[in-house]
Amino acid sequence: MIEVSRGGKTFGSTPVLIDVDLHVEPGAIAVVLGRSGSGKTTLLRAIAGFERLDTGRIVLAGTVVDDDERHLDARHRRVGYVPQDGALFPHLPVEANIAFGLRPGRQRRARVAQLLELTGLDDLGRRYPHELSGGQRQRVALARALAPEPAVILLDEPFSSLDAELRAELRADVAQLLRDAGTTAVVVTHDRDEAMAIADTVTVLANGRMVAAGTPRELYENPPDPIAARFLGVANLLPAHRLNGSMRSVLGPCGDGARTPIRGVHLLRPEQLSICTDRQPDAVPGTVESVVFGGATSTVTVGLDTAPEQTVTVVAPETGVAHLLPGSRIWVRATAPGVLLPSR
Ligand SMILES: Nc1ncnc2c1ncn2[C@@H]1O[C@H](COP(=O)(O)OP(=O)(O)OP(=O)(O)O)[C@@H](O)[C@H]1O
Repeated sequence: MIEVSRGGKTFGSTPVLIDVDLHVEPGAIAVVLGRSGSGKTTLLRAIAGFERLDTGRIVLAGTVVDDDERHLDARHRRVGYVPQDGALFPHLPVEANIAFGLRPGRQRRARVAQLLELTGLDDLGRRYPHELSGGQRQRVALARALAPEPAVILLDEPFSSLDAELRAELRADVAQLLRDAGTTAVVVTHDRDEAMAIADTVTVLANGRMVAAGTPRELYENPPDPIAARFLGVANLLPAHRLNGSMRSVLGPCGDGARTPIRGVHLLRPEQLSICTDRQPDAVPGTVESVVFGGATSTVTVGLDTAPEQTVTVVAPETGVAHLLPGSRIWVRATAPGVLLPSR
């Protein structure tokens, strides 16, 4: 449904998008994840038709909308765009905001009613934007973008202004809404939890370049390199070396040495490590540096004796680590093999 190939864009002398590829299947939710300034909004605006790429091509539903020769106007792309702040019309009530892109008539009223219901705003149609909460305003912005039944919807940091609880609630609702409507969506965010929660596929942008793409699980469990590994979650990255034909780090084996380069990095996620208070086979001694209480689990940072320059992060059930303090002597053990990544 959306195909961006080798997309490039420069503002002044600053390249903002460099050879970016994005492929989104019909009905899928694709998340573009990246830090502030990585080029996410520019990519979204190029797909919407508000920016023209300098190089590369964009195809929407089989039609070339942007390349060296063509640039289809935003109005003719059948794309709904929800900017970061929602951009509601302050002088229009909710109903009129939602109806904005629709032709007048009975069908318009029916469509507005349908969207109010779909977005859980049934009772708020006559309110003005300033009489709504942030979450309600985001729902209206989404309803307005969905109203003309666009083939594609683009959402720029849709939940960034909301508190943590509302954020989690609204993103689940929005993901469900998009799936029910069968709309293809691209959601831009800098929040990896958000990306993991709603994405069918994640594309990671860093400094205008695409550094990884895949399903959230693929990228979390098997990222292409250490940079991508850090983007998708906390990553323990330990130097790995070849020993007796296999690759290993201080925390255990991580790959077949015959088929890999001499140097590599062993990726272990925090939940793939456990803490024991007495010596166990394969466990490595260390000293607790910090314990951060997180409710059901706690996050423990440990300096390993064998690699003093390196700390590892362990997420453990709170009951198992409640007694630990900075300075406690413990052992760390890998409970899963993790993966071997190329070192950079
Ligand atoms: N119209 C413009 N003219 C000049 N520079 C621009 C323009 N639009 C964006 N930029 C620059 O391009 C870079 C990427 O901006 P962009 O808004 O795409 O990033 P982003 O990843 O969406 O960031 P954020 O998460 O902060 O919104 C930034 O350095 C920004 O200053």
